[in-house]
Amino acid sequence: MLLNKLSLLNYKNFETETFSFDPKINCFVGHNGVGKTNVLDAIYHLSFGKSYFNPITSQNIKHGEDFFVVEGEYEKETGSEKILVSAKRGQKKIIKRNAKAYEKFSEHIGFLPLVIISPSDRDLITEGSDTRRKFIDGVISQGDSKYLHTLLNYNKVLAQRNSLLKYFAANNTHNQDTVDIYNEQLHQYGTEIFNKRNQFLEDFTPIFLNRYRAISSGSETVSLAYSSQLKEKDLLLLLQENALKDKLSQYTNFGIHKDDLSFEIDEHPIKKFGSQGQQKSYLIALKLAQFDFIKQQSKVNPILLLDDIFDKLDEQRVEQIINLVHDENFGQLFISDTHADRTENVIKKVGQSYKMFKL
Ligand SMILES: Nc1ncnc2c1ncn2[C@@H]1O[C@H](COP(=O)(O)OP(=O)(O)OP(=O)(O)O)[C@@H](O)[C@H]1O
Repeated sequence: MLLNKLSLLNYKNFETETFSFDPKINCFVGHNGVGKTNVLDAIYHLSFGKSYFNPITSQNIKHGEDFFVVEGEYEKETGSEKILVSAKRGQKKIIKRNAKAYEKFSEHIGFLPLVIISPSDRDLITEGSDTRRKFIDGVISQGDSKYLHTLLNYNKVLAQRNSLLKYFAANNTHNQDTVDIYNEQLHQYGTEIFNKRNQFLEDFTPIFLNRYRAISSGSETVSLAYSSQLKEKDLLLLLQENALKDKLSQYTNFGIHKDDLSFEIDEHPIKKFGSQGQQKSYLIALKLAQFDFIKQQSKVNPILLLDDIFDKLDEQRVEQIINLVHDENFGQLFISDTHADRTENVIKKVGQSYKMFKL
C-alpha cells in the first residue's frame, strides 16, 4: 500500500499544499512549528478519520477559516483509492472513499493500516488506563471491524446504564428490572470484548517481547500483562453482586471499561522504575509490535509515521529503525525532524529511495 499524493486545504497551519511522495522514505524537515507534525497528522487523519494529536475537529481547521479538506491518493493491491476527509465548523465530519461518503466511520478503520511513533506515546506510560485501553482497541480494530462495532455498542449501553443510575438517584426511585436489561447487554458485549482482548494479548505479547529484546539487546526483562475484573468472574455476576454499590455510586463499577495493561521492567512498574531510555525502548517496542501484528492480520505493510524521532531516539536507533524499511518487511515511511542534515545522513546510509520536504 502506498500513499502517492497528499493535498491539504486549510488544515491546521496549511492553506493549500500538495505533496507527491516517494514509495519508500519521506522526510519533513524544518524549524519548530512549521507544520512537520501536522503533515503526519493529516496522513493519520486519512486512516482514522481523526487527528492523533487533537481530537477536537474544529481545532484542526486553520484559524479564521470555515472548513478543512485532506485528500490522499493511495495505491493498494486492489487498485487506486482516493480518500477525502473534510470538516466544516458546526457540521459533521465527512469521510469519502472514491467520492462516496461512508455512513459509518468505523467502516473505514483498518482500510489504510497505519502506525505512528511519536513523543506523545509516553502518555501510554504516564496517563490513566483509558489511554492504554485506547491503544489495545486501536490495534485490534485495525484488523477486526466487528470488535469496534461491539465496543461502540458496549459504550452506548454503559452510558445509558450510568444515566439511568443517576436518574434513579435524582428521583429517589429504583427499578432493578430495567437495570437488569442493561446488565444482560453489557454482559453480552463486554464478554465478547474481554475474550478478544485476552486473545489479543496472548498473540501480541510474544511479538512485543521479541521487539524489546532486539532493541535492548536483552539486558533487562520486561513484561506486558492484561488486567481485567472479568478474569476473576463473569461480568453478569459482577454486575448482580455489586448492584448496591452501583446504586449508591450512581456509576457502573465493573466491566471492561475498567481494564488496563501493566507495563513492567524487572518485575516493577516501568512508570516508576524504568529509566527514560528504557521507557522509550518499551514504547517503541510496543509500536513496532503493533506494526507486526497489524501486518500479520491485514497482510499489508502499514504506513509508518515517525514523528520527531530524534527527540525519542539516538542516531543509532533511528538508523536501526530506518534500516527496517530496507527489508521487504516494511512499507512506506514518513519522518519528521528539525535537522535536515542529521536525518538525511542517516537515511543515505540505508540506500533506499527517499524524498526530503523542507517546510
Ligand atoms: N488550527 C490551526 N490553525 C492554524 N495554525 C495551527 C492550527 N493548529 C496548529 N497550528 C500551528 O501549527 C504549528 C505546529 O505545527 P507542528 O506541530 O506540525 O510543528 P512541527 O514542525 O512539528 O514543530 P516541532 O519541530 O516543534 O515539533 C504551530 O505553529 C501552530 O500554531
